[in-house]
Amino acid sequence: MLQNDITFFARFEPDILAGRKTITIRDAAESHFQPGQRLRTGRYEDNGYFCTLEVISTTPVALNELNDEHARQENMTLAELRQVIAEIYPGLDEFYVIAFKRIS
Ligand SMILES: CC(=O)Nc1ccn([C@H]2C[C@H](O)[C@@H](CO)O2)c(=O)n1
Repeated sequence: MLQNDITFFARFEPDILAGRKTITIRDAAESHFQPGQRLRTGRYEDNGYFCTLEVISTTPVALNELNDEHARQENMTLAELRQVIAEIYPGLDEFYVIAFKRIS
């Protein structure tokens, strides 16, 4: 079976498929994605493939630089986004914004 290149928690799948979520904010371990790269994208929970994303950009961002535009692109409020990041990456301050578009 083909491996996925990136995974998302299953609860975000509908927003990605609908184009409501166009970025993800990840730590250094997932900072290697390059513009133009096509990513097989799956669910974290079962690794099931659900779409292919094309990377638009990968940009460093500090936790205290997150703003309403990031939240809009995540289809969340800024408070929700900060809460999600605190739960996934407790204590971390340096992140990467991976902007993407769904191509299939
Ligand atoms: C394994 C792992 O870290 N998986 C992740 C990490 C982040 N996300 C989503 C959650 C938010 O929408 C942004 C912010 O990090 O990215 C995810 O779905 N799965």
